[in-house]
Amino acid sequence: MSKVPTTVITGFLGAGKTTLIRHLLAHAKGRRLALVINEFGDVGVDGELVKGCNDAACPEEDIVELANGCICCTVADDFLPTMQKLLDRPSPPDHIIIETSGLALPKPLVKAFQWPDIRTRATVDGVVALIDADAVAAGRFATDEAALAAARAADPNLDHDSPLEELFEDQLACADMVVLNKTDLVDAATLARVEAQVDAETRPGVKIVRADHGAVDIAALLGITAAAEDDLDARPSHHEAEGEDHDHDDFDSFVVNGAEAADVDALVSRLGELIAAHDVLRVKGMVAVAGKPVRLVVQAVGPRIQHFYDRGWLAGEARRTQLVVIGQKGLDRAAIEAGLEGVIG
Ligand SMILES: Nc1nc2c(ncn2[C@@H]2O[C@H](COP(=O)(O)OP(=O)(O)OP(=O)(O)O)[C@@H](O)[C@H]2O)c(=O)[nH]1
Repeated sequence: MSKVPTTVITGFLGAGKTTLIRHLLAHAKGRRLALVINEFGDVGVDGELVKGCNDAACPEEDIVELANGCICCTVADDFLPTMQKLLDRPSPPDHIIIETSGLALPKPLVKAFQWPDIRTRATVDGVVALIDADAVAAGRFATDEAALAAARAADPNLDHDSPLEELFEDQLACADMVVLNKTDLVDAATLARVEAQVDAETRPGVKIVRADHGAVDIAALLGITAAAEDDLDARPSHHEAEGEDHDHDDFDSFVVNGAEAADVDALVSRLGELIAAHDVLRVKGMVAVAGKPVRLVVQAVGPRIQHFYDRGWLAGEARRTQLVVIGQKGLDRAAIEAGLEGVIG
């Protein structure tokens, strides 16, 4: 019996994983894909966006959402049963795509493919790491040496560098292929610099592909045949070296609930102020706009905010606003909620 190839898509918050998956679905060329989508926040925004594609390559029953935490920490409880269910189907999918949360470490997931019941039926075709070229260029994953020195002075037991940098390095070290995304946001010289930085963190021979909005040839992305579960030792991780399970305790996430936004421009401008003031890493969610029959999707990656109307509110669906906010530990939830109160009702 042939094993079902599985691609693990990793990459920091907002790097473009969902965008790449939407591209894959649109260019599946007859393959039947199943998606496992994992999100850190409590609200399944990515699943909603992918389902919005209505794509024949991936009907809704082939999309499994694992919200509320990182699958790398709940492998036995959530991920393995999900894989078993997909593989037990009378006609299993041609290929399984796993979108990990932006804070997930890919290695524990790949390790799950060594479990006897999975190992005989599925293989990790490849781990693909998405990189936001613009965020790397802005220094988001570089260690702020002054801040690190201050943190170490306050806590001499502090044993790791910036959690963002560690995730960046761990995700790259596990990759079989890197997609250097958001090339539209940086100039050629910056892109070359970022590529060199990324290349320094990857294992020898790992290919780096440049992309704009995740537009990568599906033939290059699927069919790497890496069998990553067989060479885990070649994929070093800070977290194992330090004897820690994960870094999620370094991040905070919460959902801001609201009714309707009266004025979209006011909401976007307030979000921009709050993101800058509190160094928010990621905001995403759906907004009900007063007088509009369609829902507004809001996405922010660092200072960049995008918003668009995706579909009409369905009959029986609550018109409400839900925004997931993610930042580093110590995020001032009360201040952010208070700041949004006036603009999302
Ligand atoms: N300019 C530009 N924006 C992009 C590109 N790729 C994705 N985006 C935008 O970046 C934002 C985040 O993209 P997603 O695909 O949701 O990122 P993600 O990695 O799935 O995010 P998380 O699941 O929260 O970690 C969205 O607003 C996208 O439209 C790109 O190549 N260029």
